[in-house]
Amino acid sequence: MASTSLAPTPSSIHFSIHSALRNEGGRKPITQFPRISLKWRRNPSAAASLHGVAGGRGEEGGGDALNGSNNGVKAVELIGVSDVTHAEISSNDSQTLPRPLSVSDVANSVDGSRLRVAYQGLPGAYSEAAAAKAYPNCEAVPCELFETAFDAVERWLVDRAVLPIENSLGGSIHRNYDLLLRHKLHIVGEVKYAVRHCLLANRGVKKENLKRVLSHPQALAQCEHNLTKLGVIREAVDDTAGAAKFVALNKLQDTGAVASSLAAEIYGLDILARDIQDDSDNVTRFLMLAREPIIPSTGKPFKTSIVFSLEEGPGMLFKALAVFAMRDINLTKIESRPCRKKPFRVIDDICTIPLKYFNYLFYVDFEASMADPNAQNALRHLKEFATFLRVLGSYPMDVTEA
Ligand SMILES: O=C(O)C(=O)C[C@]1(C(=O)O)C=C[C@@H](O)C=C1
Repeated sequence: MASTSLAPTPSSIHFSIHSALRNEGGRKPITQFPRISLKWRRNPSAAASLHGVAGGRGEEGGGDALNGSNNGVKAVELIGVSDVTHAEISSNDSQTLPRPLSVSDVANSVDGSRLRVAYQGLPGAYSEAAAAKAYPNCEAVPCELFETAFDAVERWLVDRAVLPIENSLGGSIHRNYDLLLRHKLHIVGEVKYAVRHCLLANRGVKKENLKRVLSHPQALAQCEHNLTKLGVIREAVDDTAGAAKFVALNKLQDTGAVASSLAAEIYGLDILARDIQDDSDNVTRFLMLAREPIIPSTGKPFKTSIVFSLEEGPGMLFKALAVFAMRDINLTKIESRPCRKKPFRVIDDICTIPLKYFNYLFYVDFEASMADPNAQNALRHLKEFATFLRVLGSYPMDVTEA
């Protein structure tokens, strides 16, 4: 039996992962603002020079992605330089002064290079890989929570967020549905990522030694059958890579992690088994989020995501979905969530006691662009009887192989 120090309790896991990170001095996920904005600079000396100017950085951040090869560091270092007269500028200074944007800067930013993209989890998480797939050459910025990633975009600390919304085996990531509504970001794209889980453990540990396995709840759900066969206790943590790191840092001998092969490499764990998800075809769909919507077009396959609520009554949802069916618009997803702001509606009936109905929000994805008059008419029609309607984004469909 492992001693207590080798087998921390689940409640200590979250704290331990992050305090361990702090001690280690590695790339730390975003936790709170503005402290975090200084931590993900690639150039350590430039990062050090930024201490104390994080607030200003937040306001300046929007232009940074386009402002040279240092991922925005230059722009902040130069706060106050405008007071210097021309006579004081030496030839050395001219190398540090901001240079005008070139055509290639702007062109590169379009394909995603140098964008800072927030994801939830630690390096080695699937979300990091999805961010890289969505925005090749981006700087992926780890965040502790989904909410932190939303905040980071809203406060201009990063340019985009890439967050999971549903998985082919585990289903919807409800938290992100709720956050989409609570925040004002726009869906600007989607990316599908094939998730291949591995069973990881410290060197020398065998499958038979494992008494418990840590991972993200979605990952545990995706490996349900295989973990049951293994006969281990499952414990949920914030992300798969965090689970791997925790097992490694605590040198656990009776605990494994379900995570990616990249996480094994990063945290120095052995791979005891590959492809332990219950179906080899295990795909997670991620949303790409930005402060501004993209201008929808009709030239390529587009998807639109909306959220609405309806009056209580027979056939209301049928009526809502019919606005799409009658225009031959294909629905790809429907999800209902509790309406947290107003969870109930009370209907007074003179014959009986008042009835308390649950209030729902319906999230629907359909295959059409908002530039298409057919889709515009469908939403105009829906608005006639919906009590609330918001377009979350109209964006190109990911038609690539996951
Ligand atoms: O923990 C991770 O590695 C994540 O990226 C999170 C997450 C999720 O939230 O669904 C992403 C993809 C997989 O479906 C499993 C976990």
